[in-house]
Amino acid sequence: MRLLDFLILLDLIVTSYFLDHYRCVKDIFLAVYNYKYTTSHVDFVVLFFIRQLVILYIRKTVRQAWKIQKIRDSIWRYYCLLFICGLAAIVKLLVLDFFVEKPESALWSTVAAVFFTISSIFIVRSLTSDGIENEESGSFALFRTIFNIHIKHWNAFRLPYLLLAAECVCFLYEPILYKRMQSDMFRDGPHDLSSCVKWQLVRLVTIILLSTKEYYMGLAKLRATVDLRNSVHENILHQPISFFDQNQSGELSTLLSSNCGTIASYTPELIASVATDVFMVIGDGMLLLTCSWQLTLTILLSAPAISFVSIYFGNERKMISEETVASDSRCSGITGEAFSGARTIRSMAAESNELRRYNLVNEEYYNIRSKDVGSDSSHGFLVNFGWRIDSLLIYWYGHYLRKYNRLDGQEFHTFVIYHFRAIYALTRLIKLHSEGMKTIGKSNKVLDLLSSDPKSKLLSGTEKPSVIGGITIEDVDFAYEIDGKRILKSLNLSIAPGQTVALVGPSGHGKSTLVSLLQRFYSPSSGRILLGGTPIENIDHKFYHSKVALVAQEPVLFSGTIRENILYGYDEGSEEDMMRVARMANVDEFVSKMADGYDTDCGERGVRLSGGQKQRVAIARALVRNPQVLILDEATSALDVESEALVQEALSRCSQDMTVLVIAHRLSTVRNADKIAVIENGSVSAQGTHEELMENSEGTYFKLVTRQSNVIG
Ligand SMILES: Nc1ncnc2c1ncn2[C@@H]1O[C@H](COP(=O)(O)OP(=O)(O)OP(=O)(O)O)[C@@H](O)[C@H]1O
Repeated sequence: MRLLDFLILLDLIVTSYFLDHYRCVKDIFLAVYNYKYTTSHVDFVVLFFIRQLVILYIRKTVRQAWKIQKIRDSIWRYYCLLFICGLAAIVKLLVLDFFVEKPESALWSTVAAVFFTISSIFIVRSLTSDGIENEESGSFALFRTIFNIHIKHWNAFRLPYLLLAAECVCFLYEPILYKRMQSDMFRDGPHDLSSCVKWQLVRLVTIILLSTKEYYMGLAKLRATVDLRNSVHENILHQPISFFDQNQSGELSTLLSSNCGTIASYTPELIASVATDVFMVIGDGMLLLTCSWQLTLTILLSAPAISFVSIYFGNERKMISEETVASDSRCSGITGEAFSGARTIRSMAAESNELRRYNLVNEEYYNIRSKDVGSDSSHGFLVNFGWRIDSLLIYWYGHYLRKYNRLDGQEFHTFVIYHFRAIYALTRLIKLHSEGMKTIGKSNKVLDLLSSDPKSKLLSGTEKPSVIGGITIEDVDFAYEIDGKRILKSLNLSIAPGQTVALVGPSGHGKSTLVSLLQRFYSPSSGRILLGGTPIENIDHKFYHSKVALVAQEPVLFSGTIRENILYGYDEGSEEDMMRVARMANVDEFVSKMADGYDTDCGERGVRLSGGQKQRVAIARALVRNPQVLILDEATSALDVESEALVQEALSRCSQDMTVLVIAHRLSTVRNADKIAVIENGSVSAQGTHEELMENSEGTYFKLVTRQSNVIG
């Protein structure tokens, strides 16, 4: 607040200092008494009082907490009032220039009034912005992050920026040459052609620089986009699995395909635009000032209004842009789901259902985008309208200046030409804010992703224990982030090395969840899981997954050959390794009948293979790393009786030295397990061998076995 008092005092001193006509109070009273708008300086004092009253009023009002919101809601009124004060000072200067012979003091009074008006706007903003800063500093932080991303690609942008700098010099130089050429051409007597040639040569060089810059800038932007995509892709792949529970794959693909490009291109476009436009405005502004400083000032009458309009629309476009990204993602999510589930849709003749679902989100997309289109065209209209008013003022005022011989015809002509160039550059500069806010809206999610560091968490484990095999689960509690419902409750289980343990129990009671925890897809909310005595989160990520392999209920194969799928993620695997496990998992049995053998393409998600074939490839893929723990989550459920027998036989052959954890609904397949654990309501309700558990006729296991025997029988 001390700074604020200082500014008020400074405003008072400066305002009264420039009123050198009215040094004493008596003179001011006289001036008020004899007030005449065209000659009096008293208006500057009035403007001082208006801006200081606004500040004092807001300062007093914001002390009453309940009134702050009221002030914030009508803040634009105060901004407008202050803004009109600034404009009034400029108009006053132009009027005094017309009616008073030497208005030097008016010139300085105007400069002071404009300066203090702008300061007042910032003061009002800071007085009323408690609590709002977070959002604004959030936007600023995002701008900074976008800029930092750009800096990483500095090498690629060096050359285009160099060309840009040269182009800017031309922009500065060109109006000077134009002025020289013009005075040469309009002079009576012989004309010197050299100034005209120089002017055109500079224009030519500008065009060459511009095209070369565009080429190298385009390449650099592409490089930055591709690098950013790689980083975001890497970041997504390392996210915890709960992230994938909460984000649809289509949405994530949109982030990569569209938003990365927007972010990577924003800073270079901003720099290029600011540089060229600022230099153009400076170059043209200097020329305009030499033609007529009075007319140049009239540009300032519209520029602030247009800037206000742009700030308003910028904020609106940021919100719309965020909504657009969300809506776009919903569309991608639905199409992604529909395309990957095309078979299900066809089998249920649910095409119209899918169309309806998509139409709905697409319609929502239309509504959001139409707001954007509306906002864009209103913004464009208001900006152009502002400039047309400005042009009107220039012609009207220029006419008076000409009429009273205060402006040369040739100067007026030059002014009009360069005025167009200047407003073109100013319009682009003014639009930068709204474009920036739009980018921020689009970038939020990508930047959030980049600011997280999932990789270091995933790779935080470093241990590579020599003793593997046994698994101990101690008092494990777990809830999924998405709904926070406790799924596992104080679950305890120990599996000795080389043992085969089966998890059985009613559906939805947490068997697969436990497997997910063993796969480190999620971390327990409390409790520990140990592998050979080492907490699993301390074990090196790659090492852990080479020792603990999973064959899931619905295995996912990737597009590529069968060979590539078996050796997936195991770069050091050889042809022998591949053949060994292919034989173990009975993959060889069907591949040998295929024309392309192991080079047969599996198709996207393995669609070209049967369920049983896919399952056997998945088993081979799990075995290729020689794991010591094998987790089979309903691994043979999709197989026909013959394949199941083949796979079961293969599994029992290769799992002899392994610890095996198997989830099976068909209880007949786990009869011979060393231990059967019954999972009920998220904990182990009973455990033992088949025979031991069957002794308790009231137990869940007994009931499950009896029910299944009845169904089969
Ligand atoms: N990714 C997830 N996000 C939120 N909740 C989940 C998720 N996966 C499973 N659940 C919930 O956790 C509970 C246990 O599911 P889980 O798949 O572990 O049961 P299960 O015993 O393996 O069942 P089934 O034998 O039918 O496969 C269920 O209520 C399920 O709705």
